Amino acid sequence: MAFTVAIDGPAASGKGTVAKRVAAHYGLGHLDTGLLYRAVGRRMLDGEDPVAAAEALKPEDLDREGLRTAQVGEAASRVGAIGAVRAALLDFQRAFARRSGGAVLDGRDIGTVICPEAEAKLFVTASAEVRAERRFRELVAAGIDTRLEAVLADIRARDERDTARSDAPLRAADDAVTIDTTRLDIEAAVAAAIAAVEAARAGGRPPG
Ligand SMILES: Nc1ncnc2c1ncn2[C@@H]1O[C@H](COP(=O)(O)OP(=O)(O)O)[C@@H](O)[C@H]1O
Ligand SMILES: Nc1ccn([C@@H]2O[C@H](COP(=O)(O)OP(=O)(O)O)[C@@H](O)[C@H]2O)c(=O)n1
Repeated sequence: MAFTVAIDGPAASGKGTVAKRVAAHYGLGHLDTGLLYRAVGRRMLDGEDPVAAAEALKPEDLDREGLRTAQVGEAASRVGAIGAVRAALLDFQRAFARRSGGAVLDGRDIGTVICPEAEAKLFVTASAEVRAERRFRELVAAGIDTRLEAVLADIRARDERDTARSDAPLRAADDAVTIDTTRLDIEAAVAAAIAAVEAARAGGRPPG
């Protein structure tokens, strides 16, 4: 049966890892919506107007190298606060969510704005310190020279901008299940996510 799983949460909480594993478990497609904002942020850093860049965004832009850096993450957070950018990215995300067979999307506003009708909604979070350590290790493993304090400051700045913006702020949907991964390893977080999806499907409305 086709169903949509909406996964939101702050930076480096593990939502992408959980989303990928949930999608693989159910054989669903997965869209990391942060990549859309990162691709637009990248174009803004190249001097393009962010609204025009969002309107012209093509799927292959998501494969561009260098989208995972802190600089591009910061730019993504800035363009994500522009309502016209969010509006331009809406149709692509909704079309993906409606794919036959179902889909898993992760981001900041999936359960609240993009897919308010999703059958299952998760809010994946963790303390800022633990998130910074995870992101720091990830960046170092990717060969990026950085400091833990800088990564923590970046995460705090993005959390603040993402929760304070007026358009589609980061927050858990009222009907989302929160999974705090501060003390969960990846396997435990994925198991909690699948259990929450199973519970949502079992308690969901009958089709039709
Ligand atoms: N529960 C966890 N415990 C330890 N490390 C994790 C956990 N979840 C994710 N990670 C690691 O933390 C980093 C950020 O995870 P990611 O899924 O990309 O976060 P997000 O999509 O929320 O930014 C990755 O290197 C990932 O392997
Ligand atoms: N659905 C989404 C996804 C990302 N974003 C923005 O894009 C930035 C980068 O998102 P991301 O998910 O790639 O970031 P990480 O959580 O991987 O660090 C976020 O800080 C948000 O400002 C958004 O506004 N809405």
